[in-house]
Amino acid sequence: MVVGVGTILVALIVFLVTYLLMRCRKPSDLPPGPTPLPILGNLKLIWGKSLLEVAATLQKKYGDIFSLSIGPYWMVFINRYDALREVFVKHGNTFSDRPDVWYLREVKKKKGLAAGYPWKEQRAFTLNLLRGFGFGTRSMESIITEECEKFSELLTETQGKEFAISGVINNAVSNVICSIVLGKRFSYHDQEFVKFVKIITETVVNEYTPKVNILPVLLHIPKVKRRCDHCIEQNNLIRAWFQKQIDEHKETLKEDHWRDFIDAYLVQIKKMKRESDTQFTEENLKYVILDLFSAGTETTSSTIGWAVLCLVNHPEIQDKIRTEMQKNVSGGPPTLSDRHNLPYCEAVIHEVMRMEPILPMSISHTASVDTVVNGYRIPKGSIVVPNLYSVMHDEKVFPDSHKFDPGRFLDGNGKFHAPEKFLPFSLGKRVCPGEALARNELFLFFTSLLWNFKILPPEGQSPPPIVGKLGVTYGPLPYKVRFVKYRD
Ligand code: HEM
Repeated sequence: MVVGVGTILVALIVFLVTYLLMRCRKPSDLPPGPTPLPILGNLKLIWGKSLLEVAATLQKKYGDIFSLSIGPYWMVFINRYDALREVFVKHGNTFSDRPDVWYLREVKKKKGLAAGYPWKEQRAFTLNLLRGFGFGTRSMESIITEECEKFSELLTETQGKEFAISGVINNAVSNVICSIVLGKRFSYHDQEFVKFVKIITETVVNEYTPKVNILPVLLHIPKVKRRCDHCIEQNNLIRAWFQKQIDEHKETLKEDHWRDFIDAYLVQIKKMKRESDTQFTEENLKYVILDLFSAGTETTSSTIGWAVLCLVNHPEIQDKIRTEMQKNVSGGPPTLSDRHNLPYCEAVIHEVMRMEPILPMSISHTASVDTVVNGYRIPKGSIVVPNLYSVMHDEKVFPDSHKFDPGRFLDGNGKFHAPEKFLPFSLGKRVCPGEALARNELFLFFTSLLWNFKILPPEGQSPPPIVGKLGVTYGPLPYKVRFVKYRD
């Protein structure tokens, strides 16, 4: 029997229409959410809008777990503390992997810590090693303190003139990771280093990454394709730079005396050489280091950027912090051992992280199998979004949540306390492995800045507005302030 072209066409059209109708008919057991349109799904709801606002509106309407159909994916948003705990702690085994999206597949090649599929062993090794290096201990403190001093010297050179700090904070924070990973820091005037930090930052905040991740079809637009190809090339450049550092380390490596993260990893590669399925390879080392730089630079430096912006808008809070330091710290700028004597400082740092969480939608997870949570099925392969912003702005936990009020982190006796439902570093098996380092950096940079300088708006101007932009991270828009020497 000969089947005519017309019949094939009709069959194709019927198939396509059925597929589109099925696609827009959401299975009834999925978490609730707005009805998807054929082809577009729920794209129109989020395109060009503030995802934070859209998520807040949908959460009010559909509850703490809701779903959207975006491109080829179901996106499931998990809001507020109880739902986050249920998904990422109680069902932690099935919700700890990362989704199969463009950036992790094409740029990160599914290697390293954040993107890697055999992530558990890389993560366990890294955490152990960094703890051993002194995550949160004195030797780590001396690395950060040295960087704070260099940073203060740089700010002193500005002689109280208006200054955009975002680039230099990135360099300072990145230098802390350099000391841990490469065993050395770089001058802020070293052009190769400055270029390297710039590339890392640009790669992290590439505006198209989140869009292409959920809508790979955008790669057919030449401008988007060019930008994404550029992102891949930049990553190749960074890895080539890492290879140079690794080769230098190999020449001087002493197996019983490792100097930094690279040394320790190289020794582990040797140890594991005989295991046929070892993931400890030089290739993976480059991706792990890249993760430490990209996850450990922009996050911490933008949080410091937010802190400076909040403080220039609240001179009365700056005064209160200085009064507290004057009363409780002697000698030089505070050290980590002064922390418990500076509850107000701690409260301000926490309020900055709560008001302006740098990863408000955390990093997406996926469901490794179909899993039922609170009576809803979350399908295997869906993009699961931990909405940390909904936790930090939960009116039941943080009343009047859009008001900057450090007092909410102090008890009746003026002692610092952070509620369990405060989650800037997320929770569960993928909780930020750099939390201890980040907390120490924030405390030391923050107190050193306020110990040495008054932060003022540009001469004759009002303070810059507290506004940010959400890309992969949520950082403040570029702004200028003056750092006027407070003491010599
Ligand atoms: C204020 C600073 C920081 C904040 C708010 C922050 C927050 C986060 C969050 C929310 C995640 C996602 C967790 C999840 O997937 O559930 C994450 C992941 C990660 N962070 Fe941080 N982070 C900060 C600083 C750092 C630093 C300094 C380092 C580095 C050494 C670091 C290394 C990482 C890595 C490697 C991951 C991926 C972990 C994985 O996939 O298993 N972070 N961070």
